[in-house]
Amino acid sequence: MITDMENENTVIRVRDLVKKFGQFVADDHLSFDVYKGEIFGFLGANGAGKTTAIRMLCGLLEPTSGELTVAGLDGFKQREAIKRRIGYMSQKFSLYEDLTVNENIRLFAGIYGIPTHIRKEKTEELLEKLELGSARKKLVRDLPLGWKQKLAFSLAIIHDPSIVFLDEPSGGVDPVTRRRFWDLIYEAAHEGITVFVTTHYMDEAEYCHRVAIMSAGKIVALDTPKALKKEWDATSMDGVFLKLARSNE
Ligand SMILES: Nc1ncnc2c1ncn2[C@@H]1O[C@H](COP(=O)(O)OP(=O)(O)OP(=O)(O)O)[C@@H](O)[C@H]1O
Repeated sequence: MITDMENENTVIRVRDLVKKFGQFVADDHLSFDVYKGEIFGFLGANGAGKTTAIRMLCGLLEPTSGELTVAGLDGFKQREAIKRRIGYMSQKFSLYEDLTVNENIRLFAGIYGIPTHIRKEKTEELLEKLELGSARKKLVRDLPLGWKQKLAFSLAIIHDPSIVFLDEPSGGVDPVTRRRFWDLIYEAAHEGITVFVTTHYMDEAEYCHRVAIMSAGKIVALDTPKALKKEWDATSMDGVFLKLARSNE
């Protein structure tokens, strides 16, 4: 019999994952799989438990109980190895505002252990791809938000990780800028990088291959946006979210 563990396309495997802070249960028996090259969205209102979950998946936070495998590594015992294997971008973009674009690229290439002899080539490649060549000497703090976002994402995957985790990556940017940012996400997924993204934005939810919707620490729905819309008789993910919220009141 083929088990989930033997499915070589499973890059994240979560079973009955729990995180408690004292007596408070932030994540309550989460179970799901994420597959190679998939864009998997985690949706939910403030405080639903998304950030806590993503921090466990990244090896940043030790789970209380359950099972967790990320890129073939154990989420309890191999957290340091997980951190090295993945890419991570948070709401705050993780860029150094007082350094130039070039300096940020060099810094991240160093942190992620890109060999010195290919750093220059990688830097040029990245500047060209992002059309940031003319801004290479600009301080990051002087860049428009959308550019910072694209740069932060590209730096989160500069070491070619198998998975990249994005924690509310488009906070504060408008829908058109978000759409452009998502072109980069699609490109990464197309190249085989698995993308795990948390978001409040329903337009972003529509862009995911599958989404899990969280409420009060639990996953209350998990499917493709298309299937969820059909199930909840809604024309948008906004509609699904509202109907789900009402049904859980
Ligand atoms: N270190 C902590 N100690 C105690 N409680 C915590 C801790 N971290 C998170 N929580 C609580 O766990 C719950 C889930 O928080 P979490 O940040 O995971 O939610 P979220 O869905 O990411 O929300 P947001 O979108 O606001 O970040 C919240 O009630 C929060 O107050």
